[in-house]
Amino acid sequence: MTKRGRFITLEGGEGVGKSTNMAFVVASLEAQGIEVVSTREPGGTPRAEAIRALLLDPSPQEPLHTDAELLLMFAARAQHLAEKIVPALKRGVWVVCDRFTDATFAYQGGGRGVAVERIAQLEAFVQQGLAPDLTLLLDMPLTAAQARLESRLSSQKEQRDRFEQEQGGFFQAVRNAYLARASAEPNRFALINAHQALADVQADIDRVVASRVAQWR
Ligand SMILES: Nc1ncnc2c1ncn2[C@@H]1O[C@H](COP(=O)(O)OP(=O)(O)O)[C@@H](O)[C@H]1O
Ligand SMILES: Cc1cn([C@H]2C[C@H](O)[C@@H](COP(=O)(O)OP(=O)(O)O)O2)c(=O)[nH]c1=O
Repeated sequence: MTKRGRFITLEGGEGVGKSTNMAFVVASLEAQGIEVVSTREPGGTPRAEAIRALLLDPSPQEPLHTDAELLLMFAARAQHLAEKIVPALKRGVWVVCDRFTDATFAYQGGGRGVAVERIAQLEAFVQQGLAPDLTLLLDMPLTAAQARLESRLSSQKEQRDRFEQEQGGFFQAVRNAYLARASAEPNRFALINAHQALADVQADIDRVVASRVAQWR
């Protein structure tokens, strides 16, 4: 694939501020005259969003097998890549995505205990070498992120999804797996301290994105 646009992903645990800062990243790129597609995983296209609904459904009637969860994540990703991400990048449009395959390594790998090699095989099969150019990892202590999530859930009267119903040990393993990936690939990842006032988080994000944009242009 001849890729002309840039691919930026936002990652981190629940409640660290990914959705809030996605909007900020997209607005700041657009202000520089860059055409951007903003999207999310699992989901991003109608069929991939249907797979998302299966993945997040907390219905207690039938547990979702770990292998089925892993394959559904990659099924949604294959659809999303084919229908939205790859066509945009080929046109020269930049893609900003709320979570991508690092989330699979963190949640299915760290959280569920799936072997890294198995995830890496599916990554190679589905992505054919495509990877983000920059990944902003928003990181903060679990207790503080949980408090933010609680207030969002209660103010918007949302029900907890299947992942949000997991216990503390799961989220600690997710966080550790993300941090391990960031230290293994320091050029792609930017580690952002999300446990600051929003203005300070955004100043840090702005610095990272501005320096990458200058490097790429
Ligand atoms: N830096 C911050 N300081 C305080 N609250 C924040 C900050 N960033 C986000 N929030 C709030 O925390 C909650 C979770 O943020 P959200 O962007 O939905 O996180 P995520 O998408 O990572 O789950 C929201 O209510 C949001 O307004
Ligand atoms: C993309 C992806 C998401 N997930 C999980 C993480 C989230 O709990 C859930 C839905 O993602 P998301 O809506 O981004 O979560 P939130 O905004 O609550 O932080 O899907 C995986 O387990 N593996 C993956 O590959």
